[in-house]
Amino acid sequence: MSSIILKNISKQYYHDSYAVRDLSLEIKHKEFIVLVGPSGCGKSTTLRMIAGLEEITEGSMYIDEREVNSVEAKDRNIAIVFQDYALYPHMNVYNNMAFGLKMKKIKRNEIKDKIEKTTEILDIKNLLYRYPSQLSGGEKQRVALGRAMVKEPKVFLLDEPLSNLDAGLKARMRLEIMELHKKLDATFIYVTHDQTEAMTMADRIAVMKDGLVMQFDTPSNIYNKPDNIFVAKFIGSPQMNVFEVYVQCGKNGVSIVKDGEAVSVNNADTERIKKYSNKKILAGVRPEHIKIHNDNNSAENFLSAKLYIKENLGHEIYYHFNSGKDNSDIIVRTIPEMDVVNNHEYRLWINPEKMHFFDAENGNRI
Ligand SMILES: Nc1ncnc2c1ncn2[C@@H]1O[C@H](COP(=O)(O)OP(=O)(O)OP(=O)(O)O)[C@@H](O)[C@H]1O
Repeated sequence: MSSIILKNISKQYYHDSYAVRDLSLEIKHKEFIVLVGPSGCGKSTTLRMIAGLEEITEGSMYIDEREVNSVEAKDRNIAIVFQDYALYPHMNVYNNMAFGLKMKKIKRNEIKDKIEKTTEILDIKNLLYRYPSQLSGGEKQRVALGRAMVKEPKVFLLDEPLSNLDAGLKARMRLEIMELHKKLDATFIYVTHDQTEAMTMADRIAVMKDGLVMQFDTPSNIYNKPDNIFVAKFIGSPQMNVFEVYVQCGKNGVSIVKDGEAVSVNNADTERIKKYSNKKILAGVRPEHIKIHNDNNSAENFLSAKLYIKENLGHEIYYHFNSGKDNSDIIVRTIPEMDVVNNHEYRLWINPEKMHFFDAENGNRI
């Protein structure tokens, strides 16, 4: 078993600032957890505290219900894979993988067996007698994973392990790490600032900002029910469109009004936004939940907007519109389906079931 509990963990490198603040996470045995967030938000610090490489300033950490605050890194049964692989340059692949086991005084034959089994899983048997300088980025990454695997740890910590690889290799290694997680009886905690990695690999994602966890949830809930405006905008590419709107409650139901144009609200959040009647809130809608129309007569749930640029990705197009007095940006993501011309006015249909609402003061989901 390898459950991990972080209870109100904080880390201060300096007295006047927090790298991590009051962080609490309960991670189950064999879960694949991704910590994601912008640069400097405290992801690596959190990982290093779990590994025992960084002292905890406040709070408690438990691995399998045992408090480990003062347990040394080498006694935690955790392996860490770093972004730069950290292979020993003067040792060949075999010795890189054997080094930690030799330190633990494991018998030669046993080391040989473990390395054989691991290199087979990772398909790197042919590389055993090469030195790190003779390996490609992807091969180095596999060796670094192998070096972690031979230790048979209960917990794998991976700190941006794919960030030095090109796009194609990244996609392949992503699948390999997911396969590896399926095969091994270990908990994985993976740090990245790449939301695609977070969304595709995680059982649960912790989105971080300024040392705080903004939401800890499944990829589906993070995308479809973001807890706050930060998570709403951080996850999703292109990012969610967010507008300042007024709430209008009348005989015909609830609407939000942007620059005089009303969009009726018809989803599970309708009741909750009623208490913001005549007040300003933030309304969010993902680019795939807006449709472009040529029809000028349509009134319900439409905003007027002028197209100013399109980005053609082949299988889909991102259309960038200006709308309203403040020329606010609206991005629409769609498959190529109609001829849409720059500098023309269009009507954009907002799917009333797919809108998100946030408090304008604190950014929390309403
Ligand atoms: N050894 C250190 N001494 C002092 N401050 C540190 C140290 N390591 C990290 N920090 C600070 O702590 C904060 C969190 O850093 P951390 O490396 O955990 O962020 P991160 O989310 O992993 O960033 P990145 O994605 O850029 O690697 C940052 O403000 C950073 O400058």
